[in-house]
Amino acid sequence: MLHAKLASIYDNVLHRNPGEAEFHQAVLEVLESIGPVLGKHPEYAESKIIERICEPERQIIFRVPWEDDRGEVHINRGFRVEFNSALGPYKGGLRFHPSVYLGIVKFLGFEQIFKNSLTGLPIGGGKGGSDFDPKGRSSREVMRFCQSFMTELYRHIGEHTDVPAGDIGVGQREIGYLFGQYKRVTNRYESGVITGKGLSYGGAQVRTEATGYGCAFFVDEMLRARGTSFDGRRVAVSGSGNVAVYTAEKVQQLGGIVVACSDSSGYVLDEKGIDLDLLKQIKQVERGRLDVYAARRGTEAVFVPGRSVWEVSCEVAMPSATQNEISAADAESLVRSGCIAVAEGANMPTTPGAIRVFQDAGVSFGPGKAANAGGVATSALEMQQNASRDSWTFEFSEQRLRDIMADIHDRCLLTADEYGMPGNYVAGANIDGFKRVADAMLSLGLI
Ligand SMILES: NC(=O)C1=CN([C@@H]2O[C@H](COP(=O)(O)OP(=O)(O)OC[C@H]3O[C@@H](n4cnc5c(N)ncnc54)[C@H](O)[C@@H]3O)[C@@H](O)[C@H]2O)C=CC1
Ligand SMILES: O=C(O)CCC(=O)C(=O)O
Repeated sequence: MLHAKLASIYDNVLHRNPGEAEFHQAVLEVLESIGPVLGKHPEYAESKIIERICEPERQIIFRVPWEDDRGEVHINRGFRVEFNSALGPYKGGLRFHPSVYLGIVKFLGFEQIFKNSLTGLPIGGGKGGSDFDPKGRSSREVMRFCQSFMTELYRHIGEHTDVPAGDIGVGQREIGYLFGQYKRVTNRYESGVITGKGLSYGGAQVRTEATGYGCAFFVDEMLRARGTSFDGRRVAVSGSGNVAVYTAEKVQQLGGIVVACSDSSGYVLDEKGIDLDLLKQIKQVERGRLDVYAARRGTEAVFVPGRSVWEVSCEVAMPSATQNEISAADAESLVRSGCIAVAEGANMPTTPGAIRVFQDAGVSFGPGKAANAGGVATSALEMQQNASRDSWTFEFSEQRLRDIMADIHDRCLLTADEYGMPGNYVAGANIDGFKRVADAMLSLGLI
């Protein structure tokens, strides 16, 4: 039930942003948490902080023309939503996927404001991308697309303005092409303009692994808070991209057994634990599908086409693919199978109904803006290293990540306690993330 003032703000968001279902969902989740904050802080309502936070500072939409290997011309649409810069330059990834439209970019940019705030680092919130589908495209086609995309985007970004990174469909290969084109059109070697770079040209140790490792560290803390650990526990991960692979790697290092992962064609069940070298070879080197994993692994693994990985019984579920991938029915089945912890490696993978099922069943539920904040936090560390022309070791960077994740975990719990909702990580993350941004906005005047 929304506080009356928040209900009217939400109605206005629906009215002003028609047809953007994912953005509406992300806004509602935050508004549902922050009611108690308004009672303690009337100054936020007086200055219309919430109305301002729900309105992006700037939205850029542009044409991206490019030519495929056969000489055919294609036109895609590019987006960058610069949502909030109260805490620092806009910061957030670029997503290349055919489902991308303004509502997806706005939901991701909105989430990013609070996530980035939770890291405690000086980064505002933004997100971008395109409806370009990289699947089946050659590297030369991807390069031409990235060059065309950056030929427009470059005028809107900068190390003190807006700093993109990767997301679905944008990994180190794409970041290289994007940075190369930025450097070419601006004639500036401005390393801090984009993060997720390769180590040979200004990238940071652990950025590739950071979102997945960070999510595993977050679950480690959630399990510790329940008086238990990963040791010997069955874990299911969705996806098999950047976040999923490094989630699985760190979970296995922490003693869990990752028995399943997926892609958009189905899932693999491997009771002995996913063979990460084989998975990386197929997904990162060959860019192939998961059925190849089962075929090469032999009798140890089965590939289940066209089904959801959430039918696999597990004690820990780590959704790491895409938004709204866990339905309420999936959540009920996970709870029946003995699931005690869920952490969102992906952004908003759990539907509102599924979150209620988990919370009602006493499952520890870590929302994405807390659990997957390790990626953007390590991007902010990459910016620090670029600014000081320094590079840190893997061990030091991983320890920084671990400390940041433990701190986010503890602040979520402390804030949830303070506002009378013990154990509610969703409320803790939303309130803590919101308050830091709101306080900065109050200090900066009416901007
Ligand atoms: N890369 C990063 O640093 C961060 C990523 N995230 C989020 O993590 C999620 C995954 O991103 P990445 O691993 O970077 O992308 P990726 O492109 O490396 O991997 C995406 C994976 O999700 C799967 N997938 C995509 N759509 C799907 C669908 N409709 N059904 C089933 N599987 C599907 C793909 O097959 C692939 O395995 C996204 O929600 C992203 O926003 C969150 C924080 C940081
Ligand atoms: O590293 C970054 O700047 C962005 C990561 C991201 O897109 C996310 O946290 O969803």
